[in-house]
Amino acid sequence: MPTTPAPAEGTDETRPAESRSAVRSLLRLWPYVKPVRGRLAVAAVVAVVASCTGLVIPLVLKWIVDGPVADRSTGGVWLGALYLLLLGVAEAVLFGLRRWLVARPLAGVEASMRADLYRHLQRLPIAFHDRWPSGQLLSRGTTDLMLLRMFLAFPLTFLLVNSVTIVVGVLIMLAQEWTLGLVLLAPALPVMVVCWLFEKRYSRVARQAQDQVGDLTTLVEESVLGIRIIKGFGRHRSQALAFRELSRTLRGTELAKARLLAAIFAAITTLPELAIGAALVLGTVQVADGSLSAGTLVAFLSTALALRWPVESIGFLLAMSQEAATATERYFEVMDAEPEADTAPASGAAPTAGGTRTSGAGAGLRFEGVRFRYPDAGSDSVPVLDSIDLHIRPGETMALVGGTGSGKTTLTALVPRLHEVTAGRITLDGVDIAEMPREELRALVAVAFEEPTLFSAGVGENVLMGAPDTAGEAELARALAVAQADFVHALPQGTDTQVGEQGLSLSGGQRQRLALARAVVGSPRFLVLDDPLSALDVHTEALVEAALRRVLAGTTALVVAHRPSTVLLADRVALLSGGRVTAVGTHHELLRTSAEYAWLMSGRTRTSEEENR
Ligand SMILES: Nc1ncnc2c1ncn2[C@@H]1O[C@H](COP(=O)(O)OP(=O)(O)OP(=O)(O)O)[C@@H](O)[C@H]1O
Repeated sequence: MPTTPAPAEGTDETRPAESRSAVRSLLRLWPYVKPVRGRLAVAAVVAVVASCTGLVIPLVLKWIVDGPVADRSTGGVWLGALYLLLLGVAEAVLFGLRRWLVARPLAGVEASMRADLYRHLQRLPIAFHDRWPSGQLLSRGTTDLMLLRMFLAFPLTFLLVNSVTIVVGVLIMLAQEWTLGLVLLAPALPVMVVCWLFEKRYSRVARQAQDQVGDLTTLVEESVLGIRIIKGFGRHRSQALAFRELSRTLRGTELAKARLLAAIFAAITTLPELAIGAALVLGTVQVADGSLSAGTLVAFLSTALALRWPVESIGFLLAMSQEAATATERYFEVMDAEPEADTAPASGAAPTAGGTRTSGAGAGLRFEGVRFRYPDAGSDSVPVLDSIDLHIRPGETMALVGGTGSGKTTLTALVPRLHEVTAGRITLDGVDIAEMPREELRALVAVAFEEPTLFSAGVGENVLMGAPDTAGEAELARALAVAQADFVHALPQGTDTQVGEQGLSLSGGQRQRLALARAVVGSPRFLVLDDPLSALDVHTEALVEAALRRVLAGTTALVVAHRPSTVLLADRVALLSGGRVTAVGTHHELLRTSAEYAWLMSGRTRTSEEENR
């Protein structure tokens, strides 16, 4: 009985090797924050002024109690009330101004970080994408960046604002009555210890939760993309079970976060409240003794109460900062991954797209002693490809035939440098592809894979991706004709019809023909096709082949083929067996000389005698 696919989980690489301090992590945001530092600084100053405006209110209260109230002056009380109202309005306006100052620049910071992440993801090697689950990348580009924007908008400013407010408030209280001030300061040390303990534990669960969100995103993405398989095999229950399991784990982590938050809230609220209670008792005794004025006690306690919010908020501000530090770590884990190394153009020797073809021994596509091992494989493992020496002459079409898993797809992926050769070299018209800038290489070489990938765009746009920006309707029509993709004209909006996510609204054969059209639309000098006709019926395949033969006349092509009909497109055939080229010749030559080739082309089951040969 088939088992449910295991939920895709982040690899070791997607987990932190060692966590650095939150401040060190957050400091990495500086290059993004630098352009908006002026606005952020002004906003912080505005917030400090707004917050300190609130601290003037207790002083006005003291003036009201010791002045107009003691003197029974109604007019004085009204004047005091007016001052309080003006202070309140000023505080509100200043906080509003702060918000307005930071909103636009921070949205810009988030957008530029997201753009950099996307650009970087495009430049990372295929080997990176093979290793990283897509959900982990998605969650870094969405949830983590949102956490960072929130951190820059609130905790970054308010940790500063609240610290200044607390210091100013404490100074005011010490100036009012220093003994009571010291009573209120007593919990400071235990609160700091609690915060330190909290930060260490919270950073661990915050990281766990964010990684689990990534795993969950991967599972959802896979389920949505694989919905046909899940339904087809009736696996929706087991898939739902896997989802529930992961979300239960995430729920557990979120609850652990909530418990930690509850503990720090309790400590941060209780300790200062106890101190305020003690100060109230002591202050009342002093007022009764006559050693303290009632107004001073009112001012003192109002200041203490005004400081409650700045102190209590420290808990969640620290939590948000910790989450932001984790988000920064996760963001830079991707950004620190080494992008594909480009290579400086070889001095004038590189051929250019559409340029004149050179002749001679080096011309065409040549593999020289090529060995390849996937980057994850150990250096002592057997290479997937070894000692590949193959010369495809200019204008020649070479079919690549081999058993399943023999390395055909891997070999084709080496030509546009989707993977780098481990040893040896590949040359195009005599120039080592490792010395060509990728952009130039990929303008020369067009590819179509067996599994055609289309994007959520119009049919025409999908095809024209394979051509220079100057290509238009004429090139599109020609490519569609070669690929026998005339079905496009019968679609509701013709070539403007949207193909939907991954082109799943089209049939497999239709997608393959569009991918083929994309490969030929730019009239590339070199064409690499990985079994591009496998999903076509024999009649359509014959039509495509007839058209392709005309196109391939001027193109140097390497075509992976499984069927004799596709092989007949080619001038010569190379047989790949166990990662090595074991025979090269025409179709008929190989049929005569190679038992393996004859067997592969026959479609028969191999006899044990042939098996042993
Ligand atoms: N990304 C990868 N990482 C590690 N090994 C891989 C990777 N892709 C393929 N392989 C391995 O490389 C070998 C060759 O695979 P490849 O896809 O090139 O074979 P193929 O000849 O194209 O097979 P098929 O005809 O079935 O498509 C296989 O053993 C496969 O398991």
